Amino acid sequence: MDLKEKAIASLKKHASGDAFSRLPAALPKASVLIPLLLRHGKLHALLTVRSVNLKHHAGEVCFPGGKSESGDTDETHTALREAEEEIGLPSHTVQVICKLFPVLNKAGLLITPVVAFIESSFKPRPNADEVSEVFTLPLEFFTKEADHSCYPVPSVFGPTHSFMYTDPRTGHIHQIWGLTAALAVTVAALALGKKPEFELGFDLDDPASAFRDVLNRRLSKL
Ligand SMILES: Nc1ncnc2c1ncn2[C@@H]1O[C@H](COP(=O)(O)O)[C@@H](OP(=O)(O)O)[C@H]1O
Ligand SMILES: CC(=O)SCCNC(=O)CCNC(=O)[C@H](O)C(C)(C)COP(=O)(O)O
Ligand SMILES: [Mg+2]
Repeated sequence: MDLKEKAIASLKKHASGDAFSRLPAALPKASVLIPLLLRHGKLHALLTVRSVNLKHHAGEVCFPGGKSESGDTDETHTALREAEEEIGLPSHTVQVICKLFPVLNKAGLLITPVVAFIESSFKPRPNADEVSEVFTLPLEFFTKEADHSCYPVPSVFGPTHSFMYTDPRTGHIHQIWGLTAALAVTVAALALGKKPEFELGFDLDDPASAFRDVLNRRLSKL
């Protein structure tokens, strides 16, 4: 099997399917698209830098995505619609692999990660109202200790991972932390089938186990 096929097979083992598609409407929902691509024979991931003018998470690095809207048919639709709006990614060129287990953030939003392959030749057209920069980096970066640190305060997603990535193309240094880093380390470990050099803080065979308890507690309060 080649690199891409291996990654797809391994990610699909953790597909959440439609298990969370019929949760109460009272629970606000969002999706993120985790776009993977092949470049120079290696798996890469695409990330965005949020506009400094946004109300939430201004200037932070995150995956394309956003809140669910009433016209969205499911979580994947939300992720693809948002990616098209934010970086001009045409939905019909995207190969969706699977949805992963949804995570609850501090604000109570249920965020579904949707993993997909995009074309290596994709040229982002960032919507300046929401996105100030788009960059890609080797997925392997999220398994290495060199530019990684862990905040002493854990988040609802487990340990708070933080990475400093220097983009060789622009020289810009990007901090990737919190929810975005948690998703990136999870997808990197699963797609590459490789344990990170640092302590992950959760079981790679069952990455969702920690999130499941948090979600069940929240659901029991609705
Ligand atoms: N053209 C625009 N200019 C400024 N803000 C915009 C915008 N389009 C969307 N937004 C805001 O950007 C945030 C992210 O949107 P989305 O969920 O579609 O990704 C939302 O704000 P809030 O985070 O304050 O709700 C949304 O209101
Ligand atoms: C909660 C944290 O971990 S903050 C630390 C670093 N920042 C991040 O990881 C960004 C997390 N936020 C997001 O991905 C988005 O805001 C999201 C929750 C998907 C909602 O999308 P939107 O703001 O509407 O487009
Ligand atoms: Mg958004």
